[in-house]
Amino acid sequence: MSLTVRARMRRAGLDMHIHVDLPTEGVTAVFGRSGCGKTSLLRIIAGLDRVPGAEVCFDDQTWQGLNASIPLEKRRIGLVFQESSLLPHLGVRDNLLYGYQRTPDSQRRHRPEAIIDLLGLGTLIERRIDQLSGGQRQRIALGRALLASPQLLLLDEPLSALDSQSKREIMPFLDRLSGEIGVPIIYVSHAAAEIERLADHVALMERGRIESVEPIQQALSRPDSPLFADEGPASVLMGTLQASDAPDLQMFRSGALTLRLALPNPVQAGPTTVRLRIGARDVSLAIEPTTGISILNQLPFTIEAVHARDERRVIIRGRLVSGDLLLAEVSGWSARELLLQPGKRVFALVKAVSLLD
Ligand SMILES: Nc1ncnc2c1ncn2[C@@H]1O[C@H](COP(=O)(O)OP(=O)(O)OP(=O)(O)O)[C@@H](O)[C@H]1O
Repeated sequence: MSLTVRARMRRAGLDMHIHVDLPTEGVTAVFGRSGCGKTSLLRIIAGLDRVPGAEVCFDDQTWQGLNASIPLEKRRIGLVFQESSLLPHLGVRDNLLYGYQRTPDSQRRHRPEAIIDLLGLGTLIERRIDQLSGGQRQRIALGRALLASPQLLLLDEPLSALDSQSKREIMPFLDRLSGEIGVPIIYVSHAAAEIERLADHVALMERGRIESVEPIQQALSRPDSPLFADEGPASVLMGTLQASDAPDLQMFRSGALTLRLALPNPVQAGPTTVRLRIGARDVSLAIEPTTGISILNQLPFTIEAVHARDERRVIIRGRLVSGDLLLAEVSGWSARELLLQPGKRVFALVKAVSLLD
């Protein structure tokens, strides 16, 4: 399954040249600097902008071809923008049901109660639109889009107008969307934190072109990734949480890899996949396992690449026993002194992790 887009167009100061196959499983984030053409790409996919000669194919359906184009409503796309326009004269319930009631029975995939539950909207259902916070509005907008039973959801910076508290509140709901609803999502954002948390694949966009489409872990394995511009290089591991013998520790497992976590707030253990973020600055390297040290995790680590970040700092990419990639940031001096080079087996000392929840 994929979403193929081919389009060429000139806009003020931008030469858009798109030729891409985007995955249609899970969340595909489109990441790039302001003005690189992300919204323009979504509008082409949705059919809101008609570009002569463009092609848009979703699985076996041609949405736009050389001779034909089908309109937005027939594409069955759910759209949620930065500030979604709910209908102000309707209450929350009627806004939610707006698309549902216009969807033929045979195409309805979700029950309103299930979506209300999924997005935690139960207590808001009797409210007027002007009685909602920004985060609540975005949840209603997501619910309304889902209840129209889309085959593809396009989210254009849905969190960017929200404060950080509202972002934190809405994130778990977004996380559940693709997993529980099974609808593929194209997620435009220039916030690396959202992408680390939500994306399965990342499409990097630059100056009107898609430069790469990769699984999230691969996108994070390049030390010079544009995703790292704000927070510095980091790795994301995916695994499950388990209880440990020590009451104040939890175990994170990914294949043959186990990490001990001292989380500020314990999270329920279980089979649900969680994401663990490890900043490269929080990883040191040692030639041998070290005793008498407070660090909880010393992980066997095979160096794959060494990348000079600047004159003094070096990013080392290595592979863990689980096959996961991990980045470590060390001084250039240490890299020389310890002869850190591809193929060498060392130990990654992980000083801090955060659970992306
Ligand atoms: N309707 C339009 N007519 C002409 N030019 C436009 C139009 N919409 C956008 N542009 C221009 O096209 C370029 C790409 O805009 P677009 O909104 O797609 O970028 P973006 O990556 O989504 O940016 P941002 O992250 O700031 O939302 C910009 O230079 C913009 O000024």
